[in-house]
This record gives sequence, C-alpha cells and structure tokens, in this order.
Amino acid sequence: MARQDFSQTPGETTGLQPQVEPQRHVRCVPGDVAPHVLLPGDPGRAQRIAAGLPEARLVAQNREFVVYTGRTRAGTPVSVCSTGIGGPSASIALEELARVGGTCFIRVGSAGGRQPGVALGSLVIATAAYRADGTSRAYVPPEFPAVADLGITLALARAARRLGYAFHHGIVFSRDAFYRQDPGLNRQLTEAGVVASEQECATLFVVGAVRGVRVGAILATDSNILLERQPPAAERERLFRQAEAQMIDVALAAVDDLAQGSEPW
Ligand SMILES: O=P(O)(O)O[C@H]1O[C@H](CO)[C@@H](O)[C@H]1O
Ligand SMILES: O=c1cc[nH]c(=O)[nH]1
Repeated sequence: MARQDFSQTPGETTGLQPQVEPQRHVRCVPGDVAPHVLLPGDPGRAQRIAAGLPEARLVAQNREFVVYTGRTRAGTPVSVCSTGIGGPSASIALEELARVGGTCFIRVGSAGGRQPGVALGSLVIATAAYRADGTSRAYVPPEFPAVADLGITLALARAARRLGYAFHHGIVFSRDAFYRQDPGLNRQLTEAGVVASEQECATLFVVGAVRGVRVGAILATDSNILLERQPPAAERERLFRQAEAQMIDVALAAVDDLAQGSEPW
C-alpha cells in the first residue's frame, strides 16, 4: 500500500504505545480499526463477514492479514482482520491491532469436533484452551492458563441463545501441527472433556491477557475425527458454511451487546 514506509516502520517492539506509522504487518494506523474486532483465520472468511456489514471498507491487505472496518446492522463500529493459520501470525495480528485501537476481540474460527456428540456444523464457544501452541510459551510459562474473557463468552452464549442457535461450550485444543495427530493425547483430552481442536485460541487468549485486551472465541466445526461415518466433502462443506454463517451472526450480535455494556458488572 502507498502508505507503507519500511524506513519508518519499527521492527520488534514490546510496548502498546500508539504509533502514527502503519503497523508492520496489518498496515493499519489509529482510526482504521474499531474497538471491537472479529478475528477469522481465513482471509476468505474476513471477506464473507465484510460482505454482510453495512459501510464496510477494505482498510488494509498484506500477507495473510486482510482488514475491513464497517458497522453491524445495529450500527456498532466493527472491524474484521484475518490472522492466518497458527499462533505466530495470530499473535502479530492481535499485538498490532491492539496498538491501533482494538480492545475487544472475538475469534471466529473453524475447528474439528473432539467429542462424539459434536456433529459437523456445530457451534462451539471456547471457554479456555489447552496450550499446545508454541507462541504462547514465548509470553508466559506453560502453567499460565489460556482463558477466554468472561464478558465476551457470556455475550456469545446470550447471542446464540437469542438467535435460536444450539451451541457447545468448553475447553478447546490449540495445536500447531495440523497433520500430526498424537492418539494418546487426543484420547486423554477427549476424556477430559475437550470439545474441539483448532490452532489459534491458546495464543490469542494468552496474548490478550498479557497485553490487557479482551479475547473470546466462537468456532464452527468442519470435521470430527471421532465420527464413525465421515460425511462426503460436499456435505461437510454445506454443514460448515451453514454453521459459519450462524457463527458470524452470533459474533456480531455479541459485539452489539458488548458495545452497549451488557456485562453484569
Ligand atoms: O478457519 P480458521 O479460523 O483459519 O481456523 C482453523 O482452520 C485452520 C486450519 O485449517 C487453522 O487456522 C485452524 O485454527
Ligand atoms: O485445526 C482444525 C481446524 C479446522 N478443522 C479441524 O479439524 N482442525
């Protein structure tokens, strides 16, 4: 983008102080981003979300980071930024968006069900994450819990209920290596009640805690390794797209509630 000037763009920094230069990766400046931000991993999902937002404009696009800002149908300013796959890029997005004004973040991701009762196309509200990511360990020791913001989690649950969408809730398994399965760990986590598996919640929850911004998450399932009958690809896609649309509805309704100060405290 024309605004980018690498000679002025800082490299690694540790503070949260506002900067006039565009952020190195998301390429946003203060004013580009609303306080409430949806965080899909997939840039295509960012585009699909923006397509449903009145007055949405493409703010920046660089690498996996595609940023839109618009309003919900109820008029709440909201931004959307894709984080790419995995903790490293998710941490970069969260760090840089927080520096330019994001304060309340909702991951809207895809996931695989990890309980037999989590059908394809289910909604899962993540209350916490098992930290099998590498990035969060760069921030705090592994004993530190990766926990979703309580107010965001309650707002997501209330919004899903109000919209009439069933949902699961619980701990999710955030892991780095998509194609590497550990059957022993999988069994242990399923027995411990882990609901779904994905790749960014642990990083986002921990970085949110360290940087003092709020992070919650809602996921739509596109698979479940525990199902005896795996539906054909077209059916999986249909079920996921339906759940994805519901997930976006829920997240935007939660943004409206949060912006109106819906918390009981
Ligand atoms: O659909 P998104 O939000 O990218 O989330 C999931 O999909 C990707 C893997 O296919 C990982 O990023 C995982 O967390
Ligand atoms: O990590 C992921 C994301 C989506 N679906 C999965 O099965 N796993």
